Amino acid sequence: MQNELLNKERFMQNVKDNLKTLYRRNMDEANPQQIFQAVSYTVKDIIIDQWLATQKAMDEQDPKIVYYLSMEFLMGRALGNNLINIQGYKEVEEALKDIGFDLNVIEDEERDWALGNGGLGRLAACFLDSLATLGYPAYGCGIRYKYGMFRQAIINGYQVEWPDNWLKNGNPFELKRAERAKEVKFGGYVRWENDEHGHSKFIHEGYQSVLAVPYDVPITGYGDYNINTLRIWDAEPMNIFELESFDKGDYQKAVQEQNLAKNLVEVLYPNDNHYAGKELRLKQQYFFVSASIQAAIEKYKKKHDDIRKLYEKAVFQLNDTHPSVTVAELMRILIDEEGLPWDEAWEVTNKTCAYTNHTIMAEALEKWPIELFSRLLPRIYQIVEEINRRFVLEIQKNYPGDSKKIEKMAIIYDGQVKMAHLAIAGSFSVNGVAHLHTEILKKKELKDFYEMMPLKFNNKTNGITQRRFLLHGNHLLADWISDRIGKEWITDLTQLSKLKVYAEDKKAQQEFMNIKYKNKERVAKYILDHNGVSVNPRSIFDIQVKRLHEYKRQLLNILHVMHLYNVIKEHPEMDFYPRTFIFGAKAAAGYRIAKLTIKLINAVADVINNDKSIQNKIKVVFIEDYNVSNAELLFAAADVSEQISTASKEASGTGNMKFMLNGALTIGTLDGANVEIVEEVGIENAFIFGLTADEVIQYEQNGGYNPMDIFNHDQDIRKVLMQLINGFYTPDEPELFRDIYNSLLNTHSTSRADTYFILKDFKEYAHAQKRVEEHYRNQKAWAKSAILNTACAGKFSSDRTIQEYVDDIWKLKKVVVDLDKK
Ligand SMILES: Cc1ncc(COP(=O)(O)O)c(C=O)c1O
Repeated sequence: MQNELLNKERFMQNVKDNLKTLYRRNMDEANPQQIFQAVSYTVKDIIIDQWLATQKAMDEQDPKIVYYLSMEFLMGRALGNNLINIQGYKEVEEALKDIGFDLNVIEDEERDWALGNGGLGRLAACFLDSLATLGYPAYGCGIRYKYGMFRQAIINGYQVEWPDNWLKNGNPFELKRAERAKEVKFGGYVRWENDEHGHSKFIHEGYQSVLAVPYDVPITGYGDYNINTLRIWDAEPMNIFELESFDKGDYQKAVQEQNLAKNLVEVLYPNDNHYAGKELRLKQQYFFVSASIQAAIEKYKKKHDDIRKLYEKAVFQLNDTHPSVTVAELMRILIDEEGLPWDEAWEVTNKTCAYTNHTIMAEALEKWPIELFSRLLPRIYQIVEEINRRFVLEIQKNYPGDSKKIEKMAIIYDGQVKMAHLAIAGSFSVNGVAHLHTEILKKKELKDFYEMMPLKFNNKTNGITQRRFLLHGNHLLADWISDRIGKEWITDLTQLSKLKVYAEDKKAQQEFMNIKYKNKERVAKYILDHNGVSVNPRSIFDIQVKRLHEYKRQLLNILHVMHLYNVIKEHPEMDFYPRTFIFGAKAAAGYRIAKLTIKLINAVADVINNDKSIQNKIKVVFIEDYNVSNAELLFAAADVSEQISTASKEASGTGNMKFMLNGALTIGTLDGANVEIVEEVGIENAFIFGLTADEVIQYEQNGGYNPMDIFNHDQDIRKVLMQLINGFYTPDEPELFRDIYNSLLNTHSTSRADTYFILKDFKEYAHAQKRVEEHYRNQKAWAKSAILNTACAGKFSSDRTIQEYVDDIWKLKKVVVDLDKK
């Protein structure tokens, strides 16, 4: 134990004291939730000292700070992760065991902090972990949604959304910082008047205000750790006390402001890779951006007079376009409040903002109608107009007479404000999130911007934290690795390459497969408890867990399962290695075809799991409410990782890396970071199939392909497709899956058929799955590949990603914390 407060007796004494103060209970009277709270407060007490020390060191060393601005932080649970990072997990586990409590059960009392949709939000969480571990000064800036990502229930095979009241029992780790509250203004109008020097001054009037109130959460790094801060903003009304005393007009305004504050942070929009264009969403964006930028500038000004040098002490990283209004908000503060002339303000802004692009999916691009944008943010809109005017002049200078360029690149065009264009124009760095993705940005999606300003563009392949997704999620494998190569991998994942020598070692292979087996047993129990389905841990665990999206092609997976079922029914004598197909996915609440796909998976599961004649050769399981916590269990238990997106569509993926780290073999397309995974582990240790990104792009440019050719010529596919519309899986509702059938063959619609090339890739996918089976039958060959997957995952640590951001974009220095100075 590193920290004296982690001394077993002392720790438990503090837990007991906390139980008394919080609940007036003794240990033997407390329930697991109360123990969870008391343990968490005890851990927070330990962390607080280091947190103070880190803040103090930051104050003294006055380093440059990265502000990671993100609408989403998909943190998962805090207690277990904090214990891991302060290196007290095993000690606390033992201490609790001594008094009859299981730490796993206590951990289960914590609700996930699901302030995000999927990959993008989880990336932000991994980055915070790495920043703290590496000792770089950082703030995560986001929103304290009252309701996070919805809880998914499966009722009669359908997804039902339940509110995620994650704060119901309170959050033991957060600190309200009322003294740091900031005013954020919406609506109204702008006029200007001349000041005493004859300069025009903008006056914003008739607006509604809310008070942004920050809650700070400690982010523990691993080991001799720094503690950084995640600052999430809550909204409160400005004038809460004075309702009665207002005259009629003001009363109305006060009520409106109360409602605004209440609605603003009520709920996270549950769309992944899809822009819904809701006014409240733009309000949320401006709300947390304005509060965060105000706070950053306030911090800077405490120590520095010259606002023109802000970029020496602050960098704002925009996690996708969601916070790109930062560019205009910073300009507003620099011009209207700090009095800088436009050119100087623009230079500061351009040296302080950096933008990460996360997708090329057209439906994810944020574009706001001018009417909405200017009504909600009148002064910000004026500034965006001027940024646009000057940017268009620059385009004209570079491409005289080429109006097409303006059409494609302007920030305001066709009645819309294009947020990606604003982010690119206002940032000094634009990065993609995997090599292939960045290349597609440069060659296709953002080609014009790249050609005009090539130096801005760079790649930062995503990463994941090994602390949560191996050390915490897979204790058995973590211990096995540490026994062989020491513990350095925990903070230097490239050390895993030392495991390569064990790939052909019989004993190591057996141990590795035994660990996998135990993790599969753990998931089998989870499935029995949650789904009431019994699965065989000796079967191949083939897992696809991620958001449900057509481009991610869960449909390809389930159509293939339907095909396998047909084959087994037709050839009962056939030798087939038992397989458990596990799915987990939330669909956006309004995404009809995605929700129907969930129903299809469950309908297929119902039929197959209850067909005794196939002797359990296939089981299909849909994990309800896929989230970070059950993800940790699933990654540890996977034999096969399904990464089968239509090539070119998945920017990076991070689930793919988590599976690899835990020794699963990838079946996948050459998309996103899969390309780099295969580069690291070798194509012989993965199962790659399907169209390449170039081929997909070619087809798209030529108007697609004709899936009817495949339907007409391929009997297996035809049979599966007919089962979608002949009631094979839902005899009471034979037409239920007609829309899925139509999306593939498009017999009634004018849009392109099989947009995601599912039928085009089907045969190759089926063939790759055969190769999976053959490989698995040779347990030694499989074990070798599995060990190599873990051994070659070193590149995919978010520690590496963060170091690259630091070296190439942020230029930060580490903060050295002296713990005696707290
Ligand atoms: C809960 C959750 N959702 C979504 C994702 C992203 O998955 P993918 O990269 O496969 O889209 C992850 C990644 O770990 C996750 O834990």
